[in-house]
Amino acid sequence: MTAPEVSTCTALGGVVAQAVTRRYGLRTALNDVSLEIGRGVTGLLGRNGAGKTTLMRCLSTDLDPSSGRLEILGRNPERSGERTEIRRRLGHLPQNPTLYPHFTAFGLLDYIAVLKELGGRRRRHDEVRRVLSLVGLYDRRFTRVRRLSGGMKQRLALAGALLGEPQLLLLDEPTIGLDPEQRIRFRDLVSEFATTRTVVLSTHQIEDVEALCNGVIVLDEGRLVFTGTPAELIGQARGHVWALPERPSAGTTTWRRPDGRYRVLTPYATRPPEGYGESAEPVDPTLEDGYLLLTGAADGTAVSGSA
Ligand SMILES: Nc1ncnc2c1ncn2[C@@H]1O[C@H](COP(=O)(O)OP(=O)(O)OP(=O)(O)O)[C@@H](O)[C@H]1O
Repeated sequence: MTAPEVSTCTALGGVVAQAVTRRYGLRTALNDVSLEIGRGVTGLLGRNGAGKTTLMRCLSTDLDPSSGRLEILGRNPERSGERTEIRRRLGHLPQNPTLYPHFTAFGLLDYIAVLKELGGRRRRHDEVRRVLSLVGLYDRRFTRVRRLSGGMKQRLALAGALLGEPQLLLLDEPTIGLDPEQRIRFRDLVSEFATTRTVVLSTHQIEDVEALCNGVIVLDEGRLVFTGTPAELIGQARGHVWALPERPSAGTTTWRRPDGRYRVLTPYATRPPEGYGESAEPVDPTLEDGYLLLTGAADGTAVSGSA
């Protein structure tokens, strides 16, 4: 992938990264990452330790890159005045949000709203009620945080990120602990939000990416290995997925299907594992297949990505 030009197009709500590297001591968590993220929902995928949270923290201006350049919402986060402007316009749901347990749900959000400088008391309270309703916690507004369930706490943290209608919303594993009903509600909320703004969604839940994202970024060991649409990522696995009558010695068996056939990913070529010929049935790939092939998780060998 060629490095995108830093341009004023990000003023509309996007992000540009140019050769961004971030080290923690000797460990390189992000390695020469160049990408462009525009309006809509972009899914950020990668194995544990791939660098997703590090990238999210750089985009939230919580962490400075060791080298390279970022442009966020048309501003340069290296300049303190512009960094403040970016912070005013972004909502960040971090991986492990801190929620003070003795606050009520309302009180905590009001506290965050004060820190976000969301106007006078009345406007602030209206905004707190709005986001509580959005995440389905309005009825729990006077419940203390410590008495909320894990999924409710996660929704409360999401409400905090939504305060003030940010132009850029960074969500690090937002659906952890949500029940199916709440996950659907989350998808509805984020997809509506993203019609006019930018959302970056870091997740291990590939179904959420399939359901929501118009763009996908895959990181592997700190490097960008894919950027494109979900359909393009699925396309990476076309011809690599087969159903076989028995478990083969080559390829990666994803699972034994209810019909007794083995669903197999073949990273090395778009043909069935040797010896199966006619008995191999081609299977339509999923986003997960594309992701597994790209990151080398299937048979330990990566196919070439489009990054
Ligand atoms: N504060 C830190 N100090 C030292 N090393 C760190 C720190 N934070 C992250 N790392 C290392 O940087 C690499 C990338 O970590 P990061 O948390 O960005 O990955 P991730 O893709 O978000 O992983 P996960 O899916 O497990 O949340 C890992 O090797 C991790 O051990």
